[in-house]
Amino acid sequence: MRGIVPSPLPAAYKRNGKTTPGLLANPFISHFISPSLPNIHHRSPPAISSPNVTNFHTHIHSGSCTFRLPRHKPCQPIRSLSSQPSHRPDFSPPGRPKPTKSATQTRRLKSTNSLTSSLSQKHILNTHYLSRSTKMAGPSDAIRRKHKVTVVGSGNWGTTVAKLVAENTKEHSDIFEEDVQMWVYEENVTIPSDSPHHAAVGDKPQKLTEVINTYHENVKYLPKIPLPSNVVANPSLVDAVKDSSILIFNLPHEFIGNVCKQIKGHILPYARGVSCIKGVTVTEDKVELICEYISESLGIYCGALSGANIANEIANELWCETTIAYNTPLCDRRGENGSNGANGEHHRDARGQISKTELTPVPQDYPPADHNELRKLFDRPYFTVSMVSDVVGVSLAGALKNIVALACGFIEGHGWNMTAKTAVMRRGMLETIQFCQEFFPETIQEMTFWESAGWSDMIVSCTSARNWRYSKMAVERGVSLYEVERTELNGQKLQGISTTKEVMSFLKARGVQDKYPLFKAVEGIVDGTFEVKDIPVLFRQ
Ligand SMILES: NC(=O)C1=CN([C@@H]2O[C@H](COP(=O)(O)OP(=O)(O)OC[C@H]3O[C@@H](n4cnc5c(N)ncnc54)[C@H](O)[C@@H]3O)[C@@H](O)[C@H]2O)C=CC1
Ligand SMILES: O=C(CO)COP(=O)(O)O
Repeated sequence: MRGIVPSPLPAAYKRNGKTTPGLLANPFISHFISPSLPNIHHRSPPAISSPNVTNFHTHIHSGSCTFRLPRHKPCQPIRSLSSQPSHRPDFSPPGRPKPTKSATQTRRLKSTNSLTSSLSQKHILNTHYLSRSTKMAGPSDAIRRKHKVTVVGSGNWGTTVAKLVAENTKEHSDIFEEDVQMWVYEENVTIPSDSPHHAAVGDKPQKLTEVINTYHENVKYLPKIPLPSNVVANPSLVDAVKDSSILIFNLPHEFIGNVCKQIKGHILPYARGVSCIKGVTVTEDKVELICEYISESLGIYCGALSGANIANEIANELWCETTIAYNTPLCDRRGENGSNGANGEHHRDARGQISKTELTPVPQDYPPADHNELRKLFDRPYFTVSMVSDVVGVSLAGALKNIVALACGFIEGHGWNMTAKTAVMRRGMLETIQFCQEFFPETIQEMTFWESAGWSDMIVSCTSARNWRYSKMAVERGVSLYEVERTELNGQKLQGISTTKEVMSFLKARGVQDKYPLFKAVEGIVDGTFEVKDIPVLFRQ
């Protein structure tokens, strides 16, 4: 992975007091931020209830690109958020799958001819998987083992996910071992003076793992949130992942390379991964999804979890949605008699190619590792999981929105307001879709941008997440993002800075950076070579 060199910025950060030209003339963006947003339910094929978008145009032009979007149909009224059928073909509903219903779904997907032909083809490809998954049996009598779960990482989001997963392993102790290992990058911490645990040890530095295991609280990265006692903090990475069949990767993306090097050869060959990391890796001139990188470097299958998820809100059990993209490997799909469902076929990777990784199937004496089980592991009353199979869309929407969030922070710090921010969000989403179509055309599914991992995450990240908050602060104070990260974030990381650098170095290597004016502007602002006030000019070009 390429290193990221911190750079000074902020000549460009100064406010200039000018007003913004009206960039927001497009009904597309105003729909997304309008009060009709909660009416968008997108688990069945394109479903938007707002009447003014029923006959939504199918082409959007931006610079040199044309984006195709599906013509939407009005949706059915929602019965229950958690009981909605997914439009995703790889979804196995709770309990034994019902072949008749799935066959209907298959026909419906095949006949969705209002979508673009490439989209239809992808759906048809996936209906193949759907008909396969209809053959799956329920839990086999021969299941004797349970999945052991490890969360690799213990920052703000890592600890929150460990909490919700540990609540579920306790609730589903027939499927999962109750204890959840959480790897902690060990450090000495001082318990804050307003903490009820402070009196016991005073200001004496303590090992973070010991504090977590004694007081069941991550006082540094998730203070004031009680953790279930079955979250076990472990300072040894190798020991934490030992014998775990489900690995949840959740740490700032710049550390994933080193983590994979350390655990390679120390994990179960049939372990399965879920990456909650928002970022990409760039090696030479190749851009890789984090879950792709994990899969290839460890020789396992890894999916991706991403959504409009602010860790502190979820830790406080305030409701939200998330999206998990998991394309259950063929070798893990179980036949009627519990047999391996691969039938000699090879798993395809995130780019639709036959996977270079020779996967070892999850043994039959484990519960399956598929959509059903993953939903049981992650879904909570306050955390609604939507299962999909588009690993590319979920991963890249989660990574690239951090660049857009920086832009929104710059804009607001500069003194512009919501109208300018929504213009930037619209541009950012178009560049995100363009990036996916340009570099991952085989598998990207445009409907993914209607999931929590798509527009919802874009909106929340540009209005209340850390990348937005601290880029705004940097402009207001006239200091660099690195300075703000160092002084204000108490060890937490802003993923947008490194993602901008990585994505731009990849685009430049291919000579296509001018097709991504917003991403380019953000890089220029971070480097101090471009001014916030010039963003509208760049867009006009
Ligand atoms: N915090 C949030 O609200 C959300 C974060 N995410 C994503 O989750 C991922 C993880 O983020 P957070 O848990 O918030 O992390 P964080 O921003 O709290 O990062 C700090 C973590 O990095 C660890 N760390 C520091 N140096 C390290 C090293 N050399 N090697 C390994 N680890 C090291 C620290 O121990 C700590 O656990 C990121 O990709 C982020 O974009 C996704 C959704 C929500
Ligand atoms: O991903 C997030 C919201 O969905 C959190 O983003 P930040 O890292 O900017 O806080």
